[in-house]
Amino acid sequence: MVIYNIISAFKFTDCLMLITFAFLTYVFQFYYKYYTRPNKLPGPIPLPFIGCGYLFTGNTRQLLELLHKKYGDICEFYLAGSRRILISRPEYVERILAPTSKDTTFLMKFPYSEGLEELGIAGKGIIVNHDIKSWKFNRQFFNQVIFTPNFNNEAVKWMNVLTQELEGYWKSLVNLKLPNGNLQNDKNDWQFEIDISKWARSFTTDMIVILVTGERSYSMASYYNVHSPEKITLSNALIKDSEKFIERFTDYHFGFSYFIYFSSFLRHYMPFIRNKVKYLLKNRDHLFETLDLIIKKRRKEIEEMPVGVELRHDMLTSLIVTNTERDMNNVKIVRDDFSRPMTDVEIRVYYVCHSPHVKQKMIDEIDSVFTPNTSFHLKYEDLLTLEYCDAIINEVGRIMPVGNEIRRYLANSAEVAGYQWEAGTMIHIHINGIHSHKNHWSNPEIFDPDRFYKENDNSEMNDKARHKFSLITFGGGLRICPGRKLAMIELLSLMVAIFGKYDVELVDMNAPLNTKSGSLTTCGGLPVRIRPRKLPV
Ligand code: HEM
Repeated sequence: MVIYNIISAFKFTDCLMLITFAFLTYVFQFYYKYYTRPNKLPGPIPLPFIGCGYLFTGNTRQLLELLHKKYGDICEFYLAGSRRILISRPEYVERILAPTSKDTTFLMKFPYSEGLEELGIAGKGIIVNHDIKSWKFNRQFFNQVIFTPNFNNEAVKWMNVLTQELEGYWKSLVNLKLPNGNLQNDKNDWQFEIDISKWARSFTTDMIVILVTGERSYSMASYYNVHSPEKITLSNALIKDSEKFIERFTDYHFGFSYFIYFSSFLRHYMPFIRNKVKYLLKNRDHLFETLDLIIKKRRKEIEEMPVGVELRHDMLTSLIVTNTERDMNNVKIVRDDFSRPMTDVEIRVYYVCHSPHVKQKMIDEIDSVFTPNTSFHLKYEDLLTLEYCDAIINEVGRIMPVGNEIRRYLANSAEVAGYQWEAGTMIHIHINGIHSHKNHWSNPEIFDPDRFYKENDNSEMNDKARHKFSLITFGGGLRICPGRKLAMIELLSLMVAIFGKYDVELVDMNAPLNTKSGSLTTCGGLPVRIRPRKLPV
């Protein structure tokens, strides 16, 4: 009754005052905390509720570059309610990225979050797993599978199959465009414009799907169908619509920031965000359904296989065989971490096409290993001899890294960059800042693969001379990317398949590289003109 009397005595102006008072208290508390924080670092002043979100235009690479340029090698910013330390200098990450299995201080990437719980991946898989015990277990299985010679051979085998398939689609599309419709008559005299980034994306998707699940997806075929009036029909009971399947993975991957950056309240009640989150959860269910079906089917196949028959070498088969019934959840590493792998062949094409001498040196090396004018067969040992191509891959990874940052969430208090930080501090290692640091790279803005070329005697930047953490394309420490070897196989194979057989030039040499940058930086499209290489007879 008393409460009712108080409430009914409230006027509109009283409510307004109360809200204003609550708001001012919040703002006062917010800035009190901000101005009394330990280890004050330079950085933009945060605003209540949005932190430094006013600087974020949707491009992570740009935001991190801006902060580094304006506030230096170690600075701070506020996003999603947390203080974040941004580090852009190799010396400062030595402790963080040093591999050590005893100290778990720098092993976590993300804290537990109810958002990831809702997404169904908290404490699961590898990439965002906050539970170190479960991460270790999963990562060990992943390493066991991916670092075997069988897995490499399987990767190269599929690279051969898929590069041939890719060429088949290109030739078929050219054939459709030729006036006489017969490629045979114009064997070496055609040219063709394609968006290399779309083909490369479809290619790597088909490659990863087959290596991880042992099932064929037909992303390249679907993309071919978009351009060809004559459609290819493919019957695959599990992955019926490859384009959709890939779209689901992309949405699952990019959508996961909604579950880290927005609170439960915003996710469920804020217009716009609410609908997106609803879609993302539905999308996840569809995706997991397909993947669970694949897992179930493969288990059945293995159980029914006669003793003595050699098993396939895909990741899923290996995980099923090494796991007992009790550990079946670990097989779902495949399900939870599937969306991460992404190579960036098209970015390499862009840089190589802008550098004629690099292009020629690369082609000369490819020709010295794979006889030109033949339908050569890729072999793992041959790929390993391509040192200049390897240098190009490293240099593109330096100048335009796929990942923008490497995160670490301190499990214990620790000293980093000369400051003592409390447990729970969020560290962001700025990959591009480190890769372009003037103390470590001469003319960092210039694309120069010779930095990494072993035969280049003048290079002060070769593997031995440079700082151990001045190149962190694949991260470092115990959480270093386990897919790096596979990524190299893929990138080298594609460079050989494309530049070994075709003359490739950019349609618009003046256009800047079109990139999108979320948690990863990817190419938004790269039109190129290809024609068969004319080789001296
Ligand atoms: C050019 C290609 C690639 C690049 C640049 C790249 C880069 C990275 C980076 C920077 C990290 C974070 C490392 C850290 O926190 O220290 C990472 C983690 C990871 N990558 Fe890759 N990656 C690539 C390809 C792949 C491929 C092909 C696979 C799978 C076969 C893969 C699987 C993973 C996994 C599972 C993790 C999480 C590791 C963990 O948290 O323990 N990546 N990658």
